[in-house]
Amino acid sequence: MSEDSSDSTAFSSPAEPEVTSGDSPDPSGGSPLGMGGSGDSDSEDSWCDRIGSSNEEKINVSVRIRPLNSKEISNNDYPVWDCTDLKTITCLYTRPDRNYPQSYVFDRVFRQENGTREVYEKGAKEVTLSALSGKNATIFAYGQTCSGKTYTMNGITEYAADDIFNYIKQHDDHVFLIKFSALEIYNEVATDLLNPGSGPLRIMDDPERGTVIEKLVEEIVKDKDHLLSLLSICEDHRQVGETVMNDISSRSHQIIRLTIERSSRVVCDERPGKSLVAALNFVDLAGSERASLTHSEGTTLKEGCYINRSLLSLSTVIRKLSDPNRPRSTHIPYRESKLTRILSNALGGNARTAIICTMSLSNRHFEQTRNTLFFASCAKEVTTRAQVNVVISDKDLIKQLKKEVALLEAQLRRSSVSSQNSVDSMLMEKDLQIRKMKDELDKAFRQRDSALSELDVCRKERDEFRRQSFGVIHTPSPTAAASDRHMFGRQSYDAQRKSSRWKEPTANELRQQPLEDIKSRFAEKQVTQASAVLLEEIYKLEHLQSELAKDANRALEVVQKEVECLCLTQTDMNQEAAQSVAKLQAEINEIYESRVTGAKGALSDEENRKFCSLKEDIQRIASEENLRTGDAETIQDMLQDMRIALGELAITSGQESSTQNGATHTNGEFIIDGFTPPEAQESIRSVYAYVTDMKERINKLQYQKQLLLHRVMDLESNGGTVGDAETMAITLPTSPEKWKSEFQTKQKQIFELWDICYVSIIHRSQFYLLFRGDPADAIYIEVELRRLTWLKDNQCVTNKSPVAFLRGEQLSSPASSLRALKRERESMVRYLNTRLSAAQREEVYKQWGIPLDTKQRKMKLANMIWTNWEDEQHIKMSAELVARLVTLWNRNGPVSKEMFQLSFTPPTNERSTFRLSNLFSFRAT
Ligand SMILES: Nc1ncnc2c1ncn2[C@@H]1O[C@H](COP(=O)(O)OP(=O)(O)OP(=O)(O)O)[C@@H](O)[C@H]1O
Repeated sequence: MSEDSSDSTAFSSPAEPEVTSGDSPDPSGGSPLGMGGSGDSDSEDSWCDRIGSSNEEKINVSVRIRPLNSKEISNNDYPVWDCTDLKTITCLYTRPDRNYPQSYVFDRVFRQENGTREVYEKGAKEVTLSALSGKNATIFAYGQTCSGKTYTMNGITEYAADDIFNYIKQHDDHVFLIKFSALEIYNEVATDLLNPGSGPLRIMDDPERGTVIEKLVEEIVKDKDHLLSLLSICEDHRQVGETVMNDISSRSHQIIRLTIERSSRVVCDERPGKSLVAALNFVDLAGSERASLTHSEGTTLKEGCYINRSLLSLSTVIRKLSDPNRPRSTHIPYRESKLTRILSNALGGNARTAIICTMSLSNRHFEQTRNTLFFASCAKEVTTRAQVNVVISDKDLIKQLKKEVALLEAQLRRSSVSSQNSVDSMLMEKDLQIRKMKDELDKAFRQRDSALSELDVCRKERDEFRRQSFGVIHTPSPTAAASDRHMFGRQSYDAQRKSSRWKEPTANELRQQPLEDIKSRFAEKQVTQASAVLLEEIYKLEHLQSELAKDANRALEVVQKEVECLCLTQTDMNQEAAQSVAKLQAEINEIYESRVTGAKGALSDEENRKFCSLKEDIQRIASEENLRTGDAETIQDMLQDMRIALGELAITSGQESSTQNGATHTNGEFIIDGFTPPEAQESIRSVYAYVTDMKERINKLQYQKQLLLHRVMDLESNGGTVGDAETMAITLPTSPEKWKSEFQTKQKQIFELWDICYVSIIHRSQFYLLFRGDPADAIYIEVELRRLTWLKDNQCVTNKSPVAFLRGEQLSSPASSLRALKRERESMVRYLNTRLSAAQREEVYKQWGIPLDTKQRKMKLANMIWTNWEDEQHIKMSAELVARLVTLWNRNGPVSKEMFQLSFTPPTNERSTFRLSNLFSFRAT
């Protein structure tokens, strides 16, 4: 006998495999050489597939009947059991015990005539050879003494050895390692049968390996003969004794263990270095015995007691395990005996188990046999779960770990290389971006510097120009000085620049600002060459305009001085008006009296109504408040109207009104009629003609300037190409027919835009009445259209011109424009009251379809003006009414075009002290 050099190898009950994985059922259903017939056909793939699989199954229990031996025959024993079929054994007693069944059914019942080979083949082979595919397997024999356990197990072990070595021979693609160990439990002491001198073996529990027998010798089995020799050694060492029932009675429980390791010669990439390992146990139990039958005493009795006690433990374990209703937590008393402790795995754990119960038919052993059958019945219900045990040897484990480490290192290298590459490429990309941004930034800086230097040059030129052109600041006349808004464009522009609202940034300040900010300052942003040229043109025009305005103002000053000397002051005018009122009142009364008492008889209703109306009006005008605070000019207007009406009444009465002696109201110069001394009239007329001419020229210049400014803005908004400027240029009509339709279209557009932009209704009326479609008006129409379009597009709903925007003036909001429009309508209400007689108002109400009994009809009328831009008739009525109310035209018709000022701001409601100043003042836009 050779001993394994390592005594650390333990005889263990492999409760758990050293390394296992998975628990799926074994698809083969059992041993590769099992009765299922699948064993020989297992391939490498199926072998690998079964790794880690498990199969829950009941213990295979069969019963082997021993024939009556010579003693039993001689004793006239008779059979009390009968094997009714291959699986059933029946008690032949007619009075069966109520506590025991009459028949027992097992996996297989072997008759007396069945040989051990058959018992092995049918009852143990499948389980036995499971060990070759990595599943623990246990075959043990249970029965009373002298029932044939040793006889059966010896045969089974040998047959198993045959099959195992045959299998190994057939599977030379695998390497098998078989280790042999054996122990016996005698009187509850475990002894190594290969090394019985080693003393009692210690049974230990290992959390990983299960029950371990310390220092148990394991012998590597070289071949079958070696195995048989080892078995022989164990037999020699086993405790036996002669009993009354058995000449060679086994007095101990013997456990022969073959540990089979299997590994593939073919390296499986997925599972390199893995092996299957299983323990195959052949257990020959000592037989239960009844002292009364065995007549044992002394040592034999003691042995019998130990045997019975350990078998009782085994029975208890089996009985508990077989209880189908037992809770999972039920305690299984494996530790009550060394036998159950060592066999714990085989009795309900990771193993396939086959029990062969041996029995005699003799009536003499009926009770013992019945107990055996009862035990067998319980064992039949016990379930085990065998797993394929996979282990990795230390060598293979190291090899595999090394391989994995190499793999991981390679991955790490690859990932670090790739990440380094990606970092490098990212850095390169970023570098590229930074370089690109730097270039762009440099370019932007260069552009900015170039623009700033251009701007500086422009500024210098402009300042030089300004110094040369406006070195002497125009001192406005007392009248003109009363209203700063009447200053000329350049002066106004300069004044605004000096104001706190708008401060021109210095070049240094501009350098501090972001480019976008600079760009947003339209007035200050870098302009294109074309824009610069156009702006220069504008400056020149402004200069010319300024010169002309100077001339006009000088003329104005002359006439003003003259008028100041000759004309009445406001107080005088009011006094004069009061006198006129009194005079007219007396005249009305006089005419009325003469009409009432005259030859023509009673007044008609119409005449009476007119007289009453005149009286009411004159009384209203004559009221102290009116004369004190009212506008003398308006009063004079009204008085003139009344004189006309009175004249008509006087004519009808045959009288001649004293008011009809002057032709002032028909000479078309209402402005110098009535209150202007005759000696001043001629001078005023000549000055007026001169000023009118000046204004006309200035207005033309203003329009040219407007056009240029629009072109500048178009250039800026369209990228500033000359081509754009040309495209945006205003083309004058080529033919009258073409212009007619063009005019109508553009006029409609202007009407709509006026409405959208809340443009002053006075401006609308002026424009409408002045520009009626003359081809020469094309420039005015175009400018108005562009101005309004610009306002709309820039959402600057304002009456201010784009020029104001260019100068950085605060633009009014739509809300403020709407408020201004509302104020204008309110002023129309006042004008309706003061500038139209009651009769004229009635006439207007009728014209506008407003019933005379309508409350607040003046306000209603004012609110109707210029509200329907699509209705030509409505537009015409609106314009004429506004013109009438604000005296946009004289007695002969609308004011001339030169009187129209394109200020685009509604006229103020303030009345100057002298009307001529209003007439001559004009503002540059
Ligand atoms: N099936 C059988 N056919 C013929 N002889 C048998 C059979 N079974 C057992 N015997 C014989 O019966 C005797 C007792 O057998 P064996 O020793 O195997 O019984 P045992 O159950 O092991 O007894 P013990 O428990 O006392 O060891 C032996 O002489 C044996 O040859």
